[in-house]
Amino acid sequence: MQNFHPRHFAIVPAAGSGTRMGADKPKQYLPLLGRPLIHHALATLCAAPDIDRVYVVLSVGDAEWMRHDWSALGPKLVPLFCGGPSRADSVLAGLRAISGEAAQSDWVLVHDAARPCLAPWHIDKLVRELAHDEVGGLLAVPVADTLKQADGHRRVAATVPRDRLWQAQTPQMFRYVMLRRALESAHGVTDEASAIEAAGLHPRLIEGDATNLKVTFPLDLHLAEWILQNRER
Ligand SMILES: Nc1ccn([C@@H]2O[C@H](COP(=O)(O)OP(=O)(O)OP(=O)(O)O)[C@@H](O)[C@H]2O)c(=O)n1
Ligand SMILES: C[C@](O)(CO)[C@H](O)COP(=O)(O)O
Repeated sequence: MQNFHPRHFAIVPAAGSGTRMGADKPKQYLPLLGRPLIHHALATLCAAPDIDRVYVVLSVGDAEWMRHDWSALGPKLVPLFCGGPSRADSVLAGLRAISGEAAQSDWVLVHDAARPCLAPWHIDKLVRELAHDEVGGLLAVPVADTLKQADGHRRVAATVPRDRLWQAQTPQMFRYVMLRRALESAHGVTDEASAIEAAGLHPRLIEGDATNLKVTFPLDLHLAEWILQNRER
């Protein structure tokens, strides 16, 4: 029976170690405008009227989460201490953990904890534009720079034509059963869309914007701070 009112569940992978950040703690807990970095995306997702639950996937041994008070984010937020060795493992563990809650045709939006500048309009656009899509899709931005492919000596081997090249972001939004089956079958994928592609399907690209950056390196933290401080509300 078709589900005419599917629910929307957010899964936030937050079990990484932040190696490239080189900080003394996992980057999702680094301070950003007076709160842990992870707070910002969680607050946006919990405040989104379309989102029914926000599951944050933490590492099994995460001892930092309990040091913070998340009550202001409301009852939607559910921590899951089931992160895995890779981002895909963490997402799949989160999907498995919510199997009793999610119907097969419910939507799952996977969003990196490391993308703190997620805006309400990013979520609204993704949910609205994919509402009747057979596959699902992801926020992404068209590549703006000319891309060079390096040889083994860090010299230019080729210029990569950038027409039709996009940079993937998150949230990535797929139906629960499709995403779980795709991740259970895929190996070594970097994002949810790659698993869906490996299943022979073609996710839809929903144009986002550069403010939804992933905090990966130290400079990104300063960029994120500027974006959040200067964003039109
Ligand atoms: N085993 C993992 C690895 C990553 N992530 C999450 O996936 C998101 C994007 O990954 P990335 O930016 O690569 O974070 P890290 O893996 O922590 O960074 P690094 O690769 O520099 O170690 C982050 O929110 C991270 O916490 C996760 O839940 N489980
Ligand atoms: C999912 C993602 O954010 C899309 O760009 C990206 O693939 C995450 O990669 P990472 O190496 O786990 O940061």
